[in-house]
Amino acid sequence: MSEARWTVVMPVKRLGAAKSRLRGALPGVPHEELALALAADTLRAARACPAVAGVLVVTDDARVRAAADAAGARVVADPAAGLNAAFRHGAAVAGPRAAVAGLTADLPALRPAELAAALRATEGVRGFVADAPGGGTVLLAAPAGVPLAPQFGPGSAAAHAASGALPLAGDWPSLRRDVDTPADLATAAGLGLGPRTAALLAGGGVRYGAGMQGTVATYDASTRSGVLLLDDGTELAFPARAFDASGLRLLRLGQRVRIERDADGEVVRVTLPTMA
Ligand SMILES: Nc1nc2c(ncn2[C@@H]2O[C@H](COP(=O)(O)OP(=O)(O)OP(=O)(O)O)[C@@H](O)[C@H]2O)c(=O)[nH]1
Ligand SMILES: C=C(OP(=O)(O)O)C(=O)O
Repeated sequence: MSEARWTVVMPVKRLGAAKSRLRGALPGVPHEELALALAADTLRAARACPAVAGVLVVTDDARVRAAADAAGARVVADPAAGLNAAFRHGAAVAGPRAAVAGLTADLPALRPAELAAALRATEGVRGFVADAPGGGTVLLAAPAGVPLAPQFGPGSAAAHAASGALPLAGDWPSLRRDVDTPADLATAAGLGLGPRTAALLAGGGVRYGAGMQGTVATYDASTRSGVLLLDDGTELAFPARAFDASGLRLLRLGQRVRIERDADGEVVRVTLPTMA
């Protein structure tokens, strides 16, 4: 039997409402372009996965529909009753004979080989892959004849485990890297982004993360380096050259700063939010 036997169900929200925590992450890039790029790169990787027979995109967004058509995915309408209803609808359309893998559409670094490995690991049982922080879910897969029974939403990893799904323990960083915040986008960029998202980060001379802000957690004047605390609680070290590029003479603890990073997530410049 061919390995390509999974139907991936991928819900995508209307782009204007999707990925709200990322709004403004890339100055100069319309939010809908970023939301579309994340979904398009996830879709591309799923289509390229040798374990995947087809992708079913559940959406009401015209641009997502067009991108899915172009990528050779099937599109079905969103029942407009939330994420779990969208997954259930996709699974129902796939039919009782399909092995269904529900995948979130915010995995722009996804490597087809990692998705294939996770689907292999779930062989014969209903299983899920938690996101990198551990609380959320990026993939929920059920063999043919077993209901998907999605429980996505806050705390979904625990909910899926409690529902009897097997937590899959593989080392799949690109699969686990869902992008909810600007810091997630920087981490995904470090893993290597799909082409649509990478183009947005590189395009228009916009430096990745130019809109990101945080506060100074530590600063050592003798090395001109320190640690920044991002608004989502993540800590980020900055080297002397990022301080040197700021034009500032010193940084104070607790000072609010704007942070510019390159595509690898390295801090290249720290400035005051009021500076151009
Ligand atoms: N079709 C459909 N997709 C959804 C719905 N809610 C969430 N999604 C998709 O599910 C995936 C994971 O959801 P979240 O990470 O919460 O994304 P989000 O709701 O777009 O982002 P936030 O606004 O930042 O919470 C994303 O790819 C969304 O596009 C829904 O009601 N319908
Ligand atoms: C959608 C989910 O989480 P997040 O919004 O954190 O990606 C989830 O884990 O079900």
